[in-house]
Amino acid sequence: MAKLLALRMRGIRSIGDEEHVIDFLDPLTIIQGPNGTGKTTTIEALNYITTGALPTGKLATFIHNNKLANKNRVDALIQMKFISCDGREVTATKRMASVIKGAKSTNKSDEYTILIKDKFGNETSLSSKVTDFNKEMVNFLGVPKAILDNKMIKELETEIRSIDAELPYLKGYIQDKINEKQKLEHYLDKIEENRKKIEENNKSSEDMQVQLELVRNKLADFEQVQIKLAGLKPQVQMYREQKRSLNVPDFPGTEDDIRVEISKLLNSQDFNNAETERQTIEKEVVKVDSELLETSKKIREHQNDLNQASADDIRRKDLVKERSDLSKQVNLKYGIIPDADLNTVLLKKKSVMDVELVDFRKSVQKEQEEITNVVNQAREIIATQKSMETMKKSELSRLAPAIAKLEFELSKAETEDSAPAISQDSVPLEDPPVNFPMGVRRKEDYTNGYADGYKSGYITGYSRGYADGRVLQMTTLRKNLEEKKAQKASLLKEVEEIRHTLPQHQAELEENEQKRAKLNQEARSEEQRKTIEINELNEFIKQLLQFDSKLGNLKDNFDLIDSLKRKIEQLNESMQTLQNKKAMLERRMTSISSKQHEKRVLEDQLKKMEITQQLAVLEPELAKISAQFQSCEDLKKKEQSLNKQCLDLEHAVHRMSGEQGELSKRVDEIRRKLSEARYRDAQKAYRDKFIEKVCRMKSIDDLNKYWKIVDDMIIEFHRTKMEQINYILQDLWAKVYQGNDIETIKIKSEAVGKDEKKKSYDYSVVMTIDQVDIDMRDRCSAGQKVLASILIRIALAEVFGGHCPILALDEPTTNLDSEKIDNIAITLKRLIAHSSSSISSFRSNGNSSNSNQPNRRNLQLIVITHDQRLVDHLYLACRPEYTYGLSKDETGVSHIRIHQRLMDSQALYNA
Ligand SMILES: Nc1ncnc2c1ncn2[C@@H]1O[C@H](COP(=O)(O)OP(=O)(O)OP(=O)(O)O)[C@@H](O)[C@H]1O
Repeated sequence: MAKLLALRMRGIRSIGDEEHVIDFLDPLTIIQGPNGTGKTTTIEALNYITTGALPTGKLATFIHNNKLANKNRVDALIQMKFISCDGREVTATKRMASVIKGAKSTNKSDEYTILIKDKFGNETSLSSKVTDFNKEMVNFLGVPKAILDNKMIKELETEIRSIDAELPYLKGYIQDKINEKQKLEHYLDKIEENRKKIEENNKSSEDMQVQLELVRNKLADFEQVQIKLAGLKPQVQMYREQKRSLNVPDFPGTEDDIRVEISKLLNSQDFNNAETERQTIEKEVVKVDSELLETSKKIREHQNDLNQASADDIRRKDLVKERSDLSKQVNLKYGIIPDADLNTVLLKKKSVMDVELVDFRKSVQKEQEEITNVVNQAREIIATQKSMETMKKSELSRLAPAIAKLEFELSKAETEDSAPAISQDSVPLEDPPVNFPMGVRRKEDYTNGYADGYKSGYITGYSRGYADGRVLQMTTLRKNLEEKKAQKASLLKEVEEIRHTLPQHQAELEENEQKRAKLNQEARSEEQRKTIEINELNEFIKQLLQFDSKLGNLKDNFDLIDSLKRKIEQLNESMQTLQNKKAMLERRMTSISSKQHEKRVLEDQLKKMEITQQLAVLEPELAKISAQFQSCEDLKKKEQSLNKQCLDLEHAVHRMSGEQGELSKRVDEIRRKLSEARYRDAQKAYRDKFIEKVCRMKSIDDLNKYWKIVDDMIIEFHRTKMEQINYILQDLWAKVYQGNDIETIKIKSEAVGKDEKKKSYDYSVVMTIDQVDIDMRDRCSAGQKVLASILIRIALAEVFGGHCPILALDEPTTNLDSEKIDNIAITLKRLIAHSSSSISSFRSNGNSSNSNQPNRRNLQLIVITHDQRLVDHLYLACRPEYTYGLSKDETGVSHIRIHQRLMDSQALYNA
């Protein structure tokens, strides 16, 4: 059984440098103290060292405040010594520190340690660096671990998931490997196939080369045939065309007959005479033709000249008409008599107009200058008057305050009748007193009047002098005022005059400016008009001169036209004569040409006969050679085809060789890929993983079965424990609660959530009234609530304490009335008294055969309270060797003292 021995604390909450050491008593330790002295701190320290749970606010607020300690570093310590559930002495130590550096504060925990001493005094230590401190503490205290989670199954499921994620990859590798192998086989087949094809192609290529050689040899023999054919073909063609062009019937005789006929004809007299005449006529015709040509050429030339002359004449007439129209227009415009020399008249008129324009400009300039002078003078006058007015006004504005000031001084002087009191000592002789009236302060007044009186050094003298001075001063002021007023009147008059005359001058100025503007406008438009007229006249003169120059170039050519027309007529007549002559000669030629025709026909027939004979020889030869040439053509075609086939085979071989290279590369690549570990070992890896997965799944099945059993056991365990708790609760309530309203209380549990693997329960505390269970929440008093919670804690500790029968109660009597405090005290007393025996013995109707009864235990109780009544009860009941008393000093630091007597602890509250 675990048992607490001591707790040592420093630097926690209100505990400062002075260590709090609590040596726990068995069975009861009482820690007593008023509010805020550190009672809960003790419970929190116990909780932290045993479970690692920190109160809200974390480490920062748990460690004693640096400001309160007035230190930049506060070191905190919690150390608990206890007997572990297996009987060893264990000392657990946790050290923390709060450090302030500048404005920054840091809190840190040092390494936690556990020192274990076995019954032989051998010591071993554990550090939080190598072990889970909290887990170890729970083990040492023997508190059973409440929850068996399904972490293992989860881990297995996670592993299966990761295997499941891996398997497709491995499968992929296997599939890849199969595919790659298939590809490899395919490429190897292809390489073999190509190799065979290349061999076949090479063989075919060699055969074809042999055939090609044969064909080429034959073609070399045919070259002569080709040359012959090339010569014969055009010759035969030529003969055929000649024969076709000889459009004469075949001669009905032999070649010699035709020759005899021709010779007969050539030797006849008629043929010779006709021939001579024909030659003469031919010469005549040539001559006439040349004359005709010459004449027609001349006609064309004359006709061209005539056309040009006619066009010039038309142009000249048009110009004459245009000039005459222009002259009429000009005559009409300027009133010139029709027969006058227009150019001369216009030039004269132009020079007159030029002079007029110059004169006009001069006169306008003069007028402008005159009126500009008038305007400028008017402006000067106005400017002078305006500046005069401004000057006068400023003089007037200066006069106004001077007059006002004089008027003020005068009225002031008139109202002052006696001299101001003055002591001789206080007034300097040289200067007039500053507080004297204005007039007297002037230098001349001072010397002339007032100074005489004053200088006498007597007050009477001063008064007389002052009176004289005042008279003089007032006279001077009046005179000055009159002068200023007269000056003002004169200035006002002058300003008025200026105001009167200024508008007249301005009106005159405006009138003259308008006149000047009008004059400028008129002069501009007049000058424009004159300029336009002169320009117009210039234009006329220019046009007339242009007409004259054009007409000067186009002379009257009537005679030329007439003579050309006559020449053309004569030449036409000569043409006609020549054509008649030529017609006559042609008619004569026709009459003598029959003999010639006869001779020509005979000659053509002879020629046709000769050509026919030639063709009779050549055409069969051509046919023969052509036939030979045809077979040569076939050979050429064959050569071409063989050449092409050879080339195709060569290309195919090249292409396949290239393909072979590419295929070899792919084969190498696939072999390299297949030699990679992931492909090489893919099947094995897949098999291993698959086996792993199956094993894991089997494990999950087993674990699920195990889980089910454990879960059922937990449910059973839970049910049993709840029954035990409720049994104890019922018993405790009956003993402690004195009222007769609530019969008993119990904890009700209900399973929530549908997840079988995450079973959880909702708990509620119910009270039984008239055999009916009612939820206690919000239906009971604060006292009933506190009582119920203490009893529940006792029951829970009783049932779940396991090998750790230690119960610490913090303020168990809060909100309880004195009667209930007494009852709680009695209950705790009984609990302690019977802790060494079976708990059933302190139940009123204990039934030792009940399966719900918990086991025997040695309860160690720690009661932390401020309640003196409870302390009194417990002290008297258990008579502990000592109690602990907590107090707090004026600096807010807690202190702990041991009290041997009850009175000492009572003194805590009187201090
Ligand atoms: N980090 C800290 N540093 C210094 N003092 C602190 C710190 N945290 C809390 N305290 C003070 O410690 C005192 C003890 O608090 P604790 O809760 O332990 O008192 P208590 O005796 O349980 O009071 P009560 O009976 O009122 O519950 C309080 O006065 C509180 O102000």
